[in-house]
Amino acid sequence: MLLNDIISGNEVDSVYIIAEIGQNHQGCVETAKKMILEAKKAGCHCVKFQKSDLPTKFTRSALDREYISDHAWGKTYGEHKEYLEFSKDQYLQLQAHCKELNVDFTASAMDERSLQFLADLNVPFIKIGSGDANNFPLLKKAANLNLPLVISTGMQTMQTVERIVQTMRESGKEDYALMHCVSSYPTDPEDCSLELISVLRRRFPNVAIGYSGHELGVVISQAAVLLGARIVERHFTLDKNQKGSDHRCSLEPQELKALTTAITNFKLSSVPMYPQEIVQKLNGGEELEAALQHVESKTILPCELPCRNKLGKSIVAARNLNKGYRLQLADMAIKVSEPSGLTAEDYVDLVGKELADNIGEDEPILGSSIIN
Ligand SMILES: CC(=O)N[C@H](C=O)[C@@H](O)[C@H](O)[C@H](O)COP(=O)(O)O
Ligand SMILES: C=C(OP(=O)(O)O)C(=O)O
Repeated sequence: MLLNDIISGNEVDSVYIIAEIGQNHQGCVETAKKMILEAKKAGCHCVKFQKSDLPTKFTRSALDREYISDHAWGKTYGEHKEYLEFSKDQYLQLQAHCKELNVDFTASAMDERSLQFLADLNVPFIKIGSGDANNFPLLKKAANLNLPLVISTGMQTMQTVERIVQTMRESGKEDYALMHCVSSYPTDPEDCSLELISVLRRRFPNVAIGYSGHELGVVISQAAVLLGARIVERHFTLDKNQKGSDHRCSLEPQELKALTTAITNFKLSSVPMYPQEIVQKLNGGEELEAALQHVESKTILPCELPCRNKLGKSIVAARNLNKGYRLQLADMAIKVSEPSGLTAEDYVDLVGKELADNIGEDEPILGSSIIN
């Protein structure tokens, strides 16, 4: 099945399933190849990786900070990320492997250079992860490529989602999907806020809606499909007990197989089920009921703050800037910064603002850096 059929609405009763290998390959191409094979055997349509150009995605100080964690692959966060990043040659090997196995191959573009890297590889679609859902310059560049987009919405408010849709509309982009997502690893059932899938479907009836889940188990993702999600993405691992931040909330091969089989056996229609019907159909207990409880609106949840603090993007100086200078777009870059600065979505609003202090290249622009 093609993602395009889902996005264009030609396949309202099918679901496109993405195995997010992400960085669960432990920096090893052979492991990644094995994971691709297992994901294919489990019935997935696509395997996904994460592509970053480290100095473009992170500031120098974010890369140089010590990474003290049981999941660290290096002493600094930069060394850790470098260890997990694949080269172009490795990407080409993985792409060829996917072609042989007839499974789609793509990655999330975590910065502008990675976006171009993936476009040059001619992937079938580009994923924009939650960390970049408010990175409007990246979204605009992505919308101007001739490739479908899948945009996750974790760590964002409804207002930001509205702005994403407006940005796509202004760019004349129609072939894109929005993923409901909560960026907490693992996400507790009561934070899964599945009702937001229905909210997004009603608010944006012409946009395909999917679910990128980080909860434990497979029932909540099945419920997401019964609520109308037509793309499902789950982290995938060969063994949940391995070192690495994402393994615990990932699905092992037999769980992924159980999820794809259950989804394939659903008789789906364009009319989604009610939460109570879903609980009955899936024999769900308290956890499923918690995931389906009423949600007032899409907000940044407290459980998402650790991820937002670690991987949310800030506005930083693209070059050394002097006190008294008035900011132009080219003076600013959007990166993961340590410490963080003004949030990525303030980017355009800062044009013309006067600086209260000197700011060095790669340093964050703060509220206090600006004279109002
Ligand atoms: C928001 C976002 O990018 N989240 C990604 C996708 O879900 C994650 O896979 C992170 O890359 C991962 O959790 C980071 O872990 P560490 O910091 O140990 O490399
Ligand atoms: C961060 C990502 O995904 P999500 O926001 O859907 O978890 C990603 O795909 O890299």
